[in-house]
Amino acid sequence: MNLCIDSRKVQEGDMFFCIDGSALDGHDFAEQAVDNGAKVIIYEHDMPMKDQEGVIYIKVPSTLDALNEAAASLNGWPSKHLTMFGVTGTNGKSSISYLISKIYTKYKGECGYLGTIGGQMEGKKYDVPLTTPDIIPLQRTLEEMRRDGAEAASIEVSSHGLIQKRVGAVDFDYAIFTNLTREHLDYFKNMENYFQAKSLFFRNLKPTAVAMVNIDDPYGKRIEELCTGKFMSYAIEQPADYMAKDIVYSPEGMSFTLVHEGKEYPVTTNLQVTYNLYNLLAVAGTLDQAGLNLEDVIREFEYIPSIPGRMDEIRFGQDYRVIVDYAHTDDSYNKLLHYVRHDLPGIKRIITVSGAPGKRDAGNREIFGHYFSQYCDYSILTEEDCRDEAPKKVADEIAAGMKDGYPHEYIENRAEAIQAAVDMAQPGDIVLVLGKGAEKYLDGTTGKRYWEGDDVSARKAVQNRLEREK
Ligand SMILES: CC(=O)N[C@H]1[C@@H](OP(=O)(O)OP(=O)(O)OC[C@H]2O[C@@H](n3ccc(=O)[nH]c3=O)[C@H](O)[C@@H]2O)O[C@H](CO)[C@@H](O)[C@@H]1O[C@H](C)C(=O)N[C@@H](C)C(=O)N[C@H](CCC(=O)O)C(=O)O
Ligand SMILES: Nc1ncnc2c1ncn2[C@@H]1O[C@H](COP(=O)(O)OP(=O)(O)OP(=O)(O)O)[C@@H](O)[C@H]1O
Repeated sequence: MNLCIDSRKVQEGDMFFCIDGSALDGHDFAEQAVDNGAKVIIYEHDMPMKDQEGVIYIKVPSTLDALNEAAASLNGWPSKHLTMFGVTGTNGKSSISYLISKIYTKYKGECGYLGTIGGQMEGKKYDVPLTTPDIIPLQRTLEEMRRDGAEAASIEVSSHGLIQKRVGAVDFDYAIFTNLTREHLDYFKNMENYFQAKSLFFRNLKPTAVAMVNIDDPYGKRIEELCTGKFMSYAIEQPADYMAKDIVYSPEGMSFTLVHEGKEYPVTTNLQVTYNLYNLLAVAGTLDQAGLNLEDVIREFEYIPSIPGRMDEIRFGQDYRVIVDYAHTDDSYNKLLHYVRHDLPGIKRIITVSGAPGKRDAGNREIFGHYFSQYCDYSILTEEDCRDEAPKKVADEIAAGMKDGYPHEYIENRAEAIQAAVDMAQPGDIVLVLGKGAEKYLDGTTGKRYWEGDDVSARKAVQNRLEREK
């Protein structure tokens, strides 16, 4: 029997779960589900429809809990057979969960990854349209990975996923917290609601699960108070179970000393920006707890092939730098731009290309603008996922946050904007293309359309210029 939560997709013989959602109530569609062939209706509150013959109606205290139970059982509770890593927080989820899956696979056994970069495991792809998939596809995919040989899975746990109980039947062994800064306020309304959603992850851990928490983030400290698993910490600014000190930045990466249980481990990495140091501490601490050799893990940090769309540097031997990054929150803008201005040696001018998403939390636009004029030398504003807002209006709102006289321009077409930024770069300058990373679409006023990705577009722009200058 198939499980279904959308009456429009019900097929003959399905079990339909009525979910009271954020916009609509699935109970209102039970009748349509029956018309489409549903034979079992699982509901949690009374409905205006009459019972129909041949259909079984079951009332439960929570349809989401029942759905979790059913989807996990139907798939043989895959997470109980896998070592499960989950990463939550505003930024860093993909970077950390992706790295965990790669390093775990090398040293211990196949580890699948599920998240924004797309579900994958050693050459296989799994179709997951959301960062944290809905309950039914999540359980199905974990089981598929298990059948494909996975011993572990590393997944991103979004705040939407937590509040909508998408991971309600996932038996986590390791839970990582990165940070909590402004995002998704269109949905959560305020930071406290947003934190409460994230905290669900740590309130529901089994006692043997390990929580690896960034305690330099004030919300990390709050997690310690409510965590039901074994609380462990990582930090740079204070003592922690896994701590970094003596950080040295170079044009090509960073080095630091990792301190754990009084022992010091020298680390070098090609990853850039201080936030990646936090990400590496989280990966090292978690994999150490998972039984990998810490020295093996650290050795892997020395050269990390770029994580798609994250600090992806375009190198054709040109005398200026071009980096594409998926920064899309004020915190990541602030940390990235601060790093390039103050910590990255040898940079002359900073030129940025970016926009901001439409129909989401619009409050961050002025903040983006403020950071540009605080840290950079020139900004080109362009279309991003503007949805039903005009791209120019979004750009004007970013510009409103800039200091008076800060030089910037608006070029609507994203590829042209990237080309213009590359064309104006002089020796020693850096062009930062921010916001979309490797994503292959732009969500505009006419809906989603194909976009080659900032990474591909920036590569073409550099090649075009080199071609012209031959
Ligand atoms: C805003 C949001 O999070 N929506 C999620 C939510 O849907 P909802 O509660 O809004 O659903 P609803 O429209 O109110 O409908 C309620 C119920 O009625 C049913 N229905 C509705 C109409 C109908 O004709 N028949 C019918 O049966 C629906 O199928 C649903 O079961 O619950 C659904 C089932 O779990 C999710 O698929 C859906 O994710 C949508 C697709 C989505 O785009 N979510 C995004 C915002 C999201 O989750 N993003 C996170 C964030 C990532 C990050 O940090 O960047 C992610 O994990 O991807
Ligand atoms: N620990 C961190 N703190 C702040 N910013 C970070 C951190 N790690 C990465 N970033 C920034 O956030 C961007 C997105 O990183 P990443 O994809 O790992 O985060 P995420 O939490 O998975 O976000 P999403 O689910 O939206 O992809 C990066 O391109 C970088 O600019």
